[in-house]
Amino acid sequence: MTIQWFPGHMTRARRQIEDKLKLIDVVIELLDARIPLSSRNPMIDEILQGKPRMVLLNKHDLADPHITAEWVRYFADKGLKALPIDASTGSHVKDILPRAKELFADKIATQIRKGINPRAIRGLIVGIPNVGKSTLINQLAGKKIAATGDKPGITKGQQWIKVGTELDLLDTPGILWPKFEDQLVGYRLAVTGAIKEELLHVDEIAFFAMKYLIEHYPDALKERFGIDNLPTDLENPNEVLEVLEAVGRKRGAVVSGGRIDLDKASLIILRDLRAGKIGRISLEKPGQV
Ligand SMILES: Nc1nc2c(ncn2[C@@H]2O[C@H](COP(=O)(O)OP(=O)(O)OP(=O)(O)O)[C@@H](O)[C@H]2O)c(=O)[nH]1
Repeated sequence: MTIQWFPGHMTRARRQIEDKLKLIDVVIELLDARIPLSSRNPMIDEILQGKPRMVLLNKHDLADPHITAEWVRYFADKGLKALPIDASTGSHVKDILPRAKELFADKIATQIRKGINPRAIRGLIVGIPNVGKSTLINQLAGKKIAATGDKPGITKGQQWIKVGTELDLLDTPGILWPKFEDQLVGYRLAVTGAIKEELLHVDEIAFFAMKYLIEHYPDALKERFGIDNLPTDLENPNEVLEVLEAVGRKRGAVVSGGRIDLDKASLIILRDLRAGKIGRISLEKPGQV
């Protein structure tokens, strides 16, 4: 469920994450591969206070693979290794454990040298609503899901999920809030479905998406909706609107008198986009933001 964030929510969410941080070794930061920056909490560095972390670019199956590769390089330049994953099918999810072990390689080696059996690494998944946290937890837990129960000294009620013998995950993720203030970020979040449609009107979101598709993915757009010609003057809103209407016409979003039901046409385009039916689409590139 998407929540509308108010300062009170943010403070509570932050406090909850800070409480959980005390229990864990590594933060697994989940971002949406289609909008890695817009789906990132703007205060994340401050909140994590230097805790080791890894970045996962989820919904990789829906994102443009070339652009995701650019994002991986972008994060690498910032000293963060980002792994593209698809939590819904489990693709590349197996790379998470080796990455966690890599982060603790020195510590583990020291423990082994001292004859201590290294304990499982404790991880916490964090991310904004709808980014795929629960899906990833379920995927990691797999069939062999086993909560290890409350451990001494650990906050009551927190359950651990065993991912093999080497990783324990907190069963409830840390919920972060996205940054709404920037209008462009708001639109990108709305297009991916991370924020409620009521916050922005559906035809505004679809208009934004359509303009972006015409500019960046014209061939995929033409093919999906059987459109022959796309406008060249994107600064003219009427031209963009005409494409939206053409989609509505093709898909039967017509009301009496042959008028196009714009809301219906908007929902069609957004549903197709979110389901990956137009193709693998990324909505932001490192150079653009
Ligand atoms: N295509 C695709 N869909 C995904 C992927 N991961 C999650 N989803 C879908 O994204 C939606 C949200 O996933 P959740 O796991 O509920 O997200 P969440 O972050 O736990 O959401 P909140 O409970 O709102 O915080 C669901 O419809 C999932 O099926 C993925 O890798 N690819």
